[in-house]
Amino acid sequence: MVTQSLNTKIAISGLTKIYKGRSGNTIALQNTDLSIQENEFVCVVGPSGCGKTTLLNIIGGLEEATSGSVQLDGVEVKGPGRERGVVFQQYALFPWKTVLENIEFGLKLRRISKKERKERAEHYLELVGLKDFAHAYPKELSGGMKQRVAIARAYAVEPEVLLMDEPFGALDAQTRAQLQEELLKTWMKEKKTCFFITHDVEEAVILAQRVVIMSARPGRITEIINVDIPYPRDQSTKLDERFIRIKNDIWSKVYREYLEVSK
Ligand SMILES: Nc1ncnc2c1ncn2[C@@H]1O[C@H](COP(=O)(O)OP(=O)(O)OP(=O)(O)O)[C@@H](O)[C@H]1O
Repeated sequence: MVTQSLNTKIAISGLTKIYKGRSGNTIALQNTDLSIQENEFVCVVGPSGCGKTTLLNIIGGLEEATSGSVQLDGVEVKGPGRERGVVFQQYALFPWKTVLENIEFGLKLRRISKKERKERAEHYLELVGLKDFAHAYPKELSGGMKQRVAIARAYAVEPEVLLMDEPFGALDAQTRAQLQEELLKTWMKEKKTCFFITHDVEEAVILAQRVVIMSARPGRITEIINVDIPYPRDQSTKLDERFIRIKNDIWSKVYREYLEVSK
């Protein structure tokens, strides 16, 4: 059981997910408990197949748990909702719509007026540094720019919680570093609750207040590490002794999980 404090945003309790297949059942998550605070930045790391995406999908209401529960502000999650925005590794932009139209689309679905749609889309485009590309089409943008559009689109619906599944996974190291800093700046301004999955331990430590380490057999949380490094953080933070110590500690624990999986 998780104890729910006053500012708990997401309370995950006894969450189990079993996928039934022809060749047997897969336990993707087993009896997982996790409590995420309002405005907190949590990163999740762990070997492939340990249940990270499954956990994110259940929080997002995109998948149902086999047992256990996820509560958002004390209310059971039963499906997707406008208070949660999701960003995936694949940007999934509409190729026939401009950048601005892509961002406005989700707002239109929410019946937001034309004037407000445009204002919000422009505001969030500016926030991710793409103000000058409002009328460009996705094919005219680099991978990093497309991912910025996807982030602006998620922000534009003004969710309270951002769920991000390896959003920078497909990008080169330099673009990735740049987007990490931009995301942090935006988070510090907007203070959303962020749940961010990554394979990159360094990325987890630069972003998160807490890093959740998961193990694959069966999918469960093995440890949660506090990243006791003050914000603002930028690329130079990666050279701090404390950063390196925390990163190495998490990496050795994650590596142990990788070894378990490959046995
Ligand atoms: N729709 C599905 N049907 C059957 N099994 C599934 C399904 N989705 C996920 N699984 C299985 O559940 C387990 C957890 O998968 P999940 O995608 O959550 O892991 P992950 O940690 O996100 O992996 P990765 O890091 O590779 O993205 C894996 O063994 C996977 O094969």
